[in-house]
Amino acid sequence: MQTLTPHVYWAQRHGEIYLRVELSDAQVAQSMHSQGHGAKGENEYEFSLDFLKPVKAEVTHRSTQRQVNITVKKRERGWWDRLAAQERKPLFLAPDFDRWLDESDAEMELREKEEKLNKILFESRIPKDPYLGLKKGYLFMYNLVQFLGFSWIFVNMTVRLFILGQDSFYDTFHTIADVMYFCQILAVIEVVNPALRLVRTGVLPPLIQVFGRNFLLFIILGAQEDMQNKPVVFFIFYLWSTIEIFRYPFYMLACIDTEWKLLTWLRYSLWIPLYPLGVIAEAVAVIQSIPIFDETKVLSLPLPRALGTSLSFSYILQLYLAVMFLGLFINFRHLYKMRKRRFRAKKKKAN
Ligand SMILES: CCCCCCCCCCCCC/C=C/C(=O)SCCNC(=O)CCNC(=O)[C@H](O)C(C)(C)COP(=O)(O)OP(=O)(O)OC[C@H]1O[C@@H](n2cnc3c(N)ncnc32)[C@H](O)[C@@H]1OP(=O)(O)O
Repeated sequence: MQTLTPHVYWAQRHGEIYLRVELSDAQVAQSMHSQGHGAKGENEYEFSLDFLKPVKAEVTHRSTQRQVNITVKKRERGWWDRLAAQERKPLFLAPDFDRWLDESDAEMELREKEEKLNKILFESRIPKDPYLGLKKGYLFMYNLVQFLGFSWIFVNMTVRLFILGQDSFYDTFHTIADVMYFCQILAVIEVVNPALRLVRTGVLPPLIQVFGRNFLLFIILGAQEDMQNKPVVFFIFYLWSTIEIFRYPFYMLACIDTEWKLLTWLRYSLWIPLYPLGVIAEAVAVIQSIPIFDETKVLSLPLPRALGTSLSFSYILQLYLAVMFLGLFINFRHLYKMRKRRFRAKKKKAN
């Protein structure tokens, strides 16, 4: 049997060299002298390489049906300009394009590996929360109830709109208010959840949202019957429920560590037109209520005689109008950040 030289393919990382020898069914001798099926059939194959820089003595090799994979560790970490000490590349040697990386890609690969390792180490150090299942179960139930409530509102209003047309605008409050009261009282929980660290978000955005909606629902609409049959109520309730029928199922899926891409996109995109529209509709309701509060004196503050009879609630409403747009700005910025964080995280996963 004659001794031949096999084709050898190589690639490197900062700490090691990979050699792939194209030999099928090879039996490798300790000295890297092997017998197997190469390009010229069953033979003995041998190659020797004078490496550019020193390497460690231990060499690992693994034979598969089609090739022999050899890993050699560099004595010092670093990037080599070439593999062999001699400037002219040996004829049997070629780059292994399946594993080939240039220096910056190899660094990136290394960094990713380190990041993964750090993450695993970090996660293994965090003690597992014994109440995690209970918390997720509670959040799931909360979101389910809200989803059902807002779905009922949305479907009811849509059906009434189809059947009654514009007439349905005028009695929205009387048909929907009870369920809306229920959902919005329950929504106070959304301020409590981040305060108790049950969800990973701040307290201020849900506080602004719950306060803003409940102020409108219970005070402007609830305390003034004349406001209740205005068409603006229809638009406010419809805008609120449109966003919520996507937001709550998104949270429900998050509770069971599931994601539905379309739903995620809707949850983090629909607010862009809906939030400003919602605040505009609410501002219209506040403006419409000002003369009514002036006239009825409901919620007006009694004043000492010297200052006049009472301070109309409409002054508070005028102040509130300005605060509303500040609230819109804070929440719009918050939602923009959340959207960016969500889609950046997804992009990273995809890469
Ligand atoms: C001091 C008081 C000041 C008062 C001032 C008042 C001014 C009022 C003016 C404003 C009036 C606004 C009134 C409202 C109008 C409308 O609603 S118009 C209709 C359109 N509306 C919207 O589009 C807004 C809908 N609401 C929201 O989007 C949110 O409620 C929020 C208020 C913006 C808060 O969002 P946030 O929870 O912070 O972000 P998310 O990305 O959704 O969640 C962050 C992480 O938390 C997890 N999570 C949150 N809630 C839950 C939950 N219930 N269940 C399970 N998990 C939850 C979520 O999954 C995220 O986790 P990660 O994925 O791990 O990040």
